Amino acid sequence: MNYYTQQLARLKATLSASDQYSLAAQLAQKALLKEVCLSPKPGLVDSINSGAHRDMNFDTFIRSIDAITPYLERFYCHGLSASNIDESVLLSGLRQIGLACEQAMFSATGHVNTHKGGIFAFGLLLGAIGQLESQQQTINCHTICQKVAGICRGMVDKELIQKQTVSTVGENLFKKYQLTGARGEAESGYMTVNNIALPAYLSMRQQGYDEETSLLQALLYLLAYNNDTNLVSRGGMAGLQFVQQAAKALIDKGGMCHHASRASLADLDQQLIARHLSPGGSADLVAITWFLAQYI
Ligand SMILES: CC(C)(COP(=O)(O)OP(=O)(O)OC[C@H]1O[C@@H](n2cnc3c(N)ncnc32)[C@H](O[C@H]2O[C@H](COP(=O)(O)OP(=O)(O)OP(=O)(O)O)[C@@H](O)[C@H]2O)[C@@H]1O)[C@@H](O)C(=O)NCCC(=O)NCCS
Ligand SMILES: Nc1ncnc2[nH]cnc12
Repeated sequence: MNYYTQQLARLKATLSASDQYSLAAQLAQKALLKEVCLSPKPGLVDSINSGAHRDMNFDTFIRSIDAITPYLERFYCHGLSASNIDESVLLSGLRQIGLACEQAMFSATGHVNTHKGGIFAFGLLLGAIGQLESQQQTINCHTICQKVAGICRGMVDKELIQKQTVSTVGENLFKKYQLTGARGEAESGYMTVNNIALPAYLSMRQQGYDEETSLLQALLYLLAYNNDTNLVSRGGMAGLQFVQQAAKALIDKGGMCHHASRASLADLDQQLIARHLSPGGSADLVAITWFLAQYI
């Protein structure tokens, strides 16, 4: 067992024993783990380096996932208890759990934002699965995303378009560039994942590529097409355009099917680090891609 595998096994052993959790919560924890372990990810924390981050590393993410895991089960159970609750009311209950989860994350990471967007996304996905189960509905990728869209219906209008004050990165970027970020993606029912990342991942799997290469292909497509507010908050629209154009150029050369693909990703990693660019939103969507692939 090489050092990296030993390191991962040691860190995984510190994670909360997840055997008492629902399958959905265990899959969500696994999705977060698979995302941070996926390497090489341009600009992002992975098993090789910390990308464009000076305030967090691989261990920070493992500690964050360990802190978040109990709340994944709470999101699911909240949905399970909400069979007769309107979807809009479900959101406020999930948000209360989400805010507590954010605090647990910040306590575990020394107040570094590792998974704020990931907590938002998996809070919605797990709450959706719980409510579908309580209503004895079919549970698959389509019904989960449809339920999330229902829970978030009107969120962009209420929390971005109608909002007069600006208190977060996302709200500021909406005012400046009309980017809807994590809220828009959720209210769309994870359209970028369903229309771009998941097809890219599944196509690679169907061609016989391994899971890691297929997830890197999904990441490449997300870098090319996702309007990641993290990139804009760090490098403006020029930063987002730089990453999207670079990713599209790699896709045009065959993406992860090209024999030099990993070397090209490592080179792009160095370019993003030099520019202090980190596509954190796309990292979250990779985790969501793997998670939803379990429900195809
Ligand atoms: C609803 C919120 C997500 C609102 O947060 P905000 O108003 O800030 O909205 P966004 O900017 O739109 O998104 C926040 C995070 O979502 C991720 N994200 C960004 N773009 C997208 C996208 N197009 N699709 C999906 N997800 C997206 C991203 O999160 C990841 O990156 C963060 C780490 O990167 P980093 O650069 O380090 O971030 P910072 O520390 O902020 O920058 P530096 O200081 O280091 O330079 C990490 O969060 C990843 O998850 C965006 O950051 C939500 O926050 C909210 O309102 N919460 C309240 C309670 C709640 O709803 N909880 C959940 C229960 S349902
Ligand atoms: N691996 C990662 N590196 C940096 N930001 C992230 N946000 C979510 N996953 C991330």
